[in-house]
Amino acid sequence: MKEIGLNAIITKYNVAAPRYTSYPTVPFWENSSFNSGDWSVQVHENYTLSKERGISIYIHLPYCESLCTYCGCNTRITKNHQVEDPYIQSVLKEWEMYKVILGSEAVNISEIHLGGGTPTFFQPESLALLINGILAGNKKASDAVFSFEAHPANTSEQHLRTLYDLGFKRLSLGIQDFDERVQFVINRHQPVEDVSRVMDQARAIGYESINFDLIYGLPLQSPLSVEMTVQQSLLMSPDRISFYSYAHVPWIKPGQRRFTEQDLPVGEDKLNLYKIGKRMIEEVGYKDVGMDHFSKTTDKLFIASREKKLHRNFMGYADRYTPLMIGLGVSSISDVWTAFAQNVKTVEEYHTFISEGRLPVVKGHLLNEEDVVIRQYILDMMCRSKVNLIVGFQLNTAIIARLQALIVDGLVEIDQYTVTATEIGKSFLRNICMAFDERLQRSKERENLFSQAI
Ligand SMILES: C=Cc1c2[nH]c(c1C)Cc1[nH]c(c(CCC(=O)O)c1C)Cc1[nH]c(c(C)c1CCC(=O)O)Cc1[nH]c(c(C)c1C=C)C2
Ligand SMILES: C[C@H]1O[C@@H](n2cnc3c(N)ncnc32)[C@H](O)[C@@H]1O
Ligand code: MET
Ligand code: SF4
Repeated sequence: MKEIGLNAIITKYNVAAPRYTSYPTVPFWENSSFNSGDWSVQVHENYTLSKERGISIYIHLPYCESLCTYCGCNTRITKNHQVEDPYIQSVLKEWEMYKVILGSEAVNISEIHLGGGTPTFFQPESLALLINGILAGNKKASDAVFSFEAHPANTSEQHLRTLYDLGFKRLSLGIQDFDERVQFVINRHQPVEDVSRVMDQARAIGYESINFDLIYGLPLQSPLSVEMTVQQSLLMSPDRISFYSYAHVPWIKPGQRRFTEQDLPVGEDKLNLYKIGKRMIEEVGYKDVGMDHFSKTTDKLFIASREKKLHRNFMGYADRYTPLMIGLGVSSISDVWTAFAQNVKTVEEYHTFISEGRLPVVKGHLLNEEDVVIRQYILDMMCRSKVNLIVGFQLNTAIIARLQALIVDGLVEIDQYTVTATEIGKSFLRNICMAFDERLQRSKERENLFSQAI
């Protein structure tokens, strides 16, 4: 940090940068050399090698009753609940196709995560049908973790009970912001009382880990409004807090054009909102476990972080590594470590593929040897702020040159065996990972793919 001051660092590094939920990141996958036949082989082979460790299942449930204008997720907005049953039938058929690929034995299921969209858009009975269908004929691992995302506005006590009885012990509530003016521009009307009701019910039922999603950088947010949101959240004492940087990508999400860009806090102002929230969250005892994520010391996410077992996948940080992740439903991503695949993005295409008995994967990437090493490095940097260099794998000179520039700016330290983020560097993990990201660096196309790093 001798060369330039912190403000200059912020300006310099506030460039478009991936969130590194995968490597290679989705825009740099080689889709042209991918097909669903190769994918099936990859799934089968990797499953054969790791089946005793169990598989993770991610199920994308895209429906929401109304659109929050900031939303970056794959959604379908409707108030028509007739869509529930056909969607669940298609997901179960997709799972049957995977079961054929995995083999005839019962599958050991170690994780199920319901994401969205809004899983609680679905009636409790529909969710029970879905989960019972997934589990039928398979084994639930003794230490299985089932979790779901819930919208406080439509999460009933019946949802919480039904899912708990099906084995769900964790949930994540979309909070985002409690300020009325902000809620108005993001089209999300959500009184604190709604959230506190869901919290009380979930605790009474016995949920072990409850996460709050908050966002900084939303339109009209101010230091005061963020302080208020964080304060009200802390009063409800969630076990984890995800404090996300708002990703502004209106070219992908036209809903984000519905508010005035001038109302967005950017650069130093945005970082200041983060600092305010972080300070308040840490003051009451939560620990920073990785980019955007805070955890009570009693929560398994913190324990995984302390034991250096943190993992990162498409949903963010996780407290365990599962070698095989099967994503079901629209836009879901599957990951078998040496290959990724993503499903079609619209509900219509999805139903068409499924009704024709075809796996709905249309994009994907088979990792080469270099990809696998860089993937491990980026994962280590994102999860442990430190990379253990693999002996015998020569970092190419371009990566070294980019790391040198980060040393000069005080973001990393390097020795023969390790690359370590400095305290300041920990706020710029996305930028540090970009130094390793050969596929991004080799490409000319970079703007209009990712949101800004800050
Ligand atoms: C709730 C579920 C999910 C969220 N994101 C994903 C899921 C399943 C999956 C996902 N997220 C991103 C990608 C692109 C690949 C990558 O960069 O590794 C995928 C497949 C990154 C991403 N996430 C958001 C945006 C706008 C982008 C692309 C651009 C960028 O990297 O900035 C928005 C967003 N979605 C989710 C979160 C938590 C989030 C922002 C914090 C949820
Ligand atoms: C799953 C979680 O993803 C977060 N989320 C959704 N869209 C965005 C975005 N554009 N930027 C940052 N976070 C977002 C919300 O906090 C939601 O609860
Ligand atoms: N849709 C829910 C909410 O907004 C869950 C998080 S966003 C995928 O509250
Ligand atoms: S934030 Fe949640 S409820 Fe809002 S549109 Fe996105 S997925 Fe739907």
